[in-house]
Amino acid sequence: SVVEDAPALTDGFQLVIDALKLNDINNLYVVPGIPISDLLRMAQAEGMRVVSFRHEQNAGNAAAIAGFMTKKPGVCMTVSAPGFLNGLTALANATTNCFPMILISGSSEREIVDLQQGDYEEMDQLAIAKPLCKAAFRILHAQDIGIGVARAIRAAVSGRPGGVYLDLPAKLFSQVMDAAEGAKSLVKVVDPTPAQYPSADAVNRALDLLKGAKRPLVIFGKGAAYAQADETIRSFVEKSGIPFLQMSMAKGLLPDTHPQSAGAARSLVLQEADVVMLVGARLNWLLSHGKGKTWGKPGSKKFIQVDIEPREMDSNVEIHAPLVGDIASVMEVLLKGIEGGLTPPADWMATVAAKREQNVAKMAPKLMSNASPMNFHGALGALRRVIKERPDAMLVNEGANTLDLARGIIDMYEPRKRLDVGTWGVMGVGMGYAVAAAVESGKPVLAVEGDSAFGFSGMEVETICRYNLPVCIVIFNNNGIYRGTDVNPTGGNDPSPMVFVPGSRYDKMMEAFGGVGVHVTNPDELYRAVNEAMDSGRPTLINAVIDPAAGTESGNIGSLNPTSSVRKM
Ligand SMILES: Cc1ncc(Cn2c(C)c(CCOP(=O)(O)OP(=O)(O)O)sc2=O)c(N)n1
Ligand SMILES: [Mg+2]
Repeated sequence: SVVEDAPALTDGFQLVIDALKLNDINNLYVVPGIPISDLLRMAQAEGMRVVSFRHEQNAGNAAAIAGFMTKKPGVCMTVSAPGFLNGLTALANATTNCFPMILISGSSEREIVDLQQGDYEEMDQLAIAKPLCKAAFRILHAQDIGIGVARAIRAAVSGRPGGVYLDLPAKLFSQVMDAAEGAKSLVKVVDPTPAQYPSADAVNRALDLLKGAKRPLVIFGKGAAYAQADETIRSFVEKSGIPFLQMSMAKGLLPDTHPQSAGAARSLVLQEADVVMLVGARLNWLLSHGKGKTWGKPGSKKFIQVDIEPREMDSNVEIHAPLVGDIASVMEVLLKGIEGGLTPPADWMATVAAKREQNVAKMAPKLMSNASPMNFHGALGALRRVIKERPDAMLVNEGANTLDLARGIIDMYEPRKRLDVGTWGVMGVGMGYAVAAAVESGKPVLAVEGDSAFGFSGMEVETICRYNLPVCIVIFNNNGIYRGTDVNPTGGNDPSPMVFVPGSRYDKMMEAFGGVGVHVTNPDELYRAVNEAMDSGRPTLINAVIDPAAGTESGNIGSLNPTSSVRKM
């Protein structure tokens, strides 16, 4: 009959799904709506995991951290204009943090947008996205979907990873084409992240510096964690005997309790080291730009820097031995280069170890505090024990005091387990990261949240319940931003802009959606409640009451706050 002879057809909807699946992308982090609702239904019908959020920023953050965890681009899908704009913060944050992610947004028709004739959700999204991400593309024809998706994937993961925007006008989805032609138009991306070895000269330059060093130090950034070259990195550290620092999201690359860890002796090693090797760590504000009092006498350091991005070299200070290449390849060559001969002076190792032990001992009693309401140290001492006993759990962390103190107190034991605010120090990543951590790892997730930080993405507790994810949220409820003691200087009715409703019960929010809510006022209760949550795998929110006076303004970075010289606040 006529139907049997007609050539099989495909369409834009199907080609987008086929192109993603062909490239082993199976999870989508989304907020549905015009023009992508049917696309999402079809994707789910084709076996893709479609995780639907309450706000696009959280879907985007989930996609970004999925990229960091898997080295495949995390994919976020949104509707046009407002949905696209809500995804942009996550896209920009992914680019800043070098996480591979693709924001795919439906958009309005070119012919109407370009004449500014007032289309539904009219916006020139591609132009707006371009400055905020690593690459941006728009696809107008169904036969270009294969190459367009391939370009977005390669751009997201190749070289220094980052965020990519892919603009799909609504009419593209319903475009029909011959199915055989459509299949031929699809592209499976070949080798988007080839090994990039450094030159022999660069390796020798670096090895000479390391061999001549009296007080060497290695600093691992989250780029080193992202590389998934864990064994090579561990062998290099242990064969070289060099003390190491791990930036926040690199913690656990080697256990924080490793005998060569200098985490608890950070100030000493930054001051005293004479050769510093940066591996996937940028000399940005988090490392005081490599200069100033943090780094001891000016000019007292020689820097080696390992980075896939050549332009990172000399960004802040002179790099004496740049090593341009992918971290796995560079560390493989350096490991070979130190065979049979690189042991830093024993007195340097002893100095670092002594300082570390001294600081650990000084901190220990604070972590035993049983005060109620709790202070940060007592509460974090309980969570430190949980992670020590459950090293494979994922840890999400945001806030100010809640972030800064947790970073130093909760030791990590495995790579890519600590997911936090990263380079920007952005609030609001918590719930998106927690959802993706659970979806991508299948492991229990402990999200340690300041009460303000939680507020940016808190509606996703419904998402966590809807998918019944093993997420345990601990809210450090100190009734405010940094603490809960600020008052309105006028004595007027409005409270200070820095405080929240006193005695609030966030645990009731989780109960509202069928999750488990717990209210705790001391570290033992907190320890028990978290263990119960992790054993049950049930979505749980623990409202941990923290003394409102316990915090400090802006946690550890108060010095960044401008203050008035004419008016004391
Ligand atoms: C998107 C966004 N908005 C605002 C801020 C400013 N900010 C804000 C609002 C923080 C919240 C601190 O309060 P918290 O309750 O989360 O933590 P602590 O009370 O434990 O300090 S930390 C911080 O830098 C930010 N970093 N990111
Ligand atoms: Mg707070």
